[in-house]
Amino acid sequence: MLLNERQMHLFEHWPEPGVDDDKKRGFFDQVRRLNSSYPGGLVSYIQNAKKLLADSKAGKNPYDGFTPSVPSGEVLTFGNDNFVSLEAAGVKEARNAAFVLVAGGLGERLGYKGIKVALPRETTTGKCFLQHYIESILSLQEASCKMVGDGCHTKIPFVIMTSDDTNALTIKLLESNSYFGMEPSQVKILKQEKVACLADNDARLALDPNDKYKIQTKPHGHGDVHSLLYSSGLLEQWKSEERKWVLFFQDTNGLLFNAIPSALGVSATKGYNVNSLAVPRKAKEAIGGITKLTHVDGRTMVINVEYNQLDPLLRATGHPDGDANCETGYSPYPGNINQLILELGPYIEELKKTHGAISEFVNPKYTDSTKTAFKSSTRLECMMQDYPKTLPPSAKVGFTVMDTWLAYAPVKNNPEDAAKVPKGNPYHSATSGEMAIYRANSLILRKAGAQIADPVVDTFNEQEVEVWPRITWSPRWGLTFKDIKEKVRGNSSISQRSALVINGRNIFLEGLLLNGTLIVNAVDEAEVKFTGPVQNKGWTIQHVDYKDTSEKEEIRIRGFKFEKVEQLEVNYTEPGKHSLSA
Ligand SMILES: O=c1ccn([C@@H]2O[C@H](COP(=O)(O)OP(=O)(O)O[C@H]3O[C@H](CO)[C@H](O)[C@H](O)[C@H]3O)[C@@H](O)[C@H]2O)c(=O)[nH]1
Repeated sequence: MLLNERQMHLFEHWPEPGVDDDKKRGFFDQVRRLNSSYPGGLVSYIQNAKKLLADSKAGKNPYDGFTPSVPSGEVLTFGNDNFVSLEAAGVKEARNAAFVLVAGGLGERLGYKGIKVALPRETTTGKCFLQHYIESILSLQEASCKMVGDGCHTKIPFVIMTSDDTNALTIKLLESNSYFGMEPSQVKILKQEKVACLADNDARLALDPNDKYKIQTKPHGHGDVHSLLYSSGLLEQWKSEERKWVLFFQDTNGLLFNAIPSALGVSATKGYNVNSLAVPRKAKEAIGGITKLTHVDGRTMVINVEYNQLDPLLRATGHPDGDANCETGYSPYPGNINQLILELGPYIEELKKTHGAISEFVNPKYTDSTKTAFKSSTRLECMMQDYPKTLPPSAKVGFTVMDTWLAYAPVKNNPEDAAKVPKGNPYHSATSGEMAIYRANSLILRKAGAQIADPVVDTFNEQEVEVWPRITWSPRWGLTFKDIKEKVRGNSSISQRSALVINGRNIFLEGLLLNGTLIVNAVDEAEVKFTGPVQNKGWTIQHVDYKDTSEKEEIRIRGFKFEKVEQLEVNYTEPGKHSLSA
């Protein structure tokens, strides 16, 4: 097969039989793996590569014949009646959902040496992203089941896509923390394989520079999730369990679950086959733009145009300023945050046709303008949000826009690069990712009627951010706005220098006046009321320089740590009614 595909160079340097036979066998083992993990096998891979490399050399625009325009979608306002009723609809549907986290990426831009899902989402509690995601799914499971009564024992499946770069550490994180309370059988790990690298425009496979019996490989992208789900058999199993929705999400968005209930509510009430979550997008921000594309032949689709392609597409279609903000101060194209909600039935039908193959692209870096040689080997890549590209025009493809403060704060950039982000654009750093949690929680409590002090502006790792009171809660305390509103009563207030950790279900703020640090832990059956002042020296914020290697990497990349001077920590381990008042 390789010889038919003109890959004889792979064997040219092979010595006679009897020499290096084990290594030669190892070579074929790898070929077998590469062949079986790509839809259509290596022959398809090589042929697809030849075509895409030829298009790239010819400078062919992948959007040739398409004109972009701004699509219309659902725009939600946090906390209004519509939002609250969509959240209720979403929680009800959640028991019919399955969650899929794509976590195979190395996070090269962040440069963190561990896996990103093990990073603290915030350092007030130190809980990592994976713990927060699992606790959020478990809370949804419980709340959703409650809505249908006693007969419901559903366990929401949770799939994590890993890669060789993240697999072992992800499993270790889960196992050493008892799956953060989830039943191990609820979690499925699907590991994506890398794909063969391409050495030239003829799609000759590249050999590993360190091992001539190995084909060099690189990641194929998050789009692999669709073929992996298809071949795993999980989709059919979910269908037989009468599940209806598959929700995809990424490794480091600590705000995501603020948006899940209402977005799922939109999918359910609008009957969307595909629903992408979006936020207002700043021009040139590194998130794709959701765009309506109309072809000269009349076809239209609503699709993510990736951030590096939006500017050239706009310039080529009569927008000389390219990717620019409009009078609102934002790009007119909503920003894709890659949280996708797919309706399971139509998803399975589509994958039966495609076997999960997703439209691919190639991005070679040429040595010069003749485009005959590459600076380094390249490979085909694919993105999970390109799934709708193959759908028929009858498919119901929509999107839901929410405020950035509520729904999106990823951790992607290292401190040095974050500091260079143009002023007014989001940093997408560990610093901004954590501060965004406090900001969102403060704004949510304000909307629920509490008085939350204004933020102060401070600079960490050369990034200017708003520092709000450090308020966090476990998902079982506040899954939806309605839950939170019911637990914030009376005239509660929280000062700027305060930190509040709520870890329990039935904790009520009824005129709490917090000026310091308060940590509350309570079992579900304990009902705890807080009234009156809580005052102590609290936790102060210390600046940390990212180059200071005496600090842990998790701390250095955010540029601050807490000095825990004084706090009030209360634990309620017994059922019953309790109150704490000064
Ligand atoms: O081979 C891969 C590559 C990435 N990932 C995972 O895919 C997710 C996204 O990866 P990146 O954070 O590197 O993605 P980008 O920032 O390049 O962009 C993506 O996320 C943005 C929002 O965060 C926009 O939505 C954009 O359109 C979308 O392509 C991560 O969870 C990552 O772990 C994999 O699982 N396998």
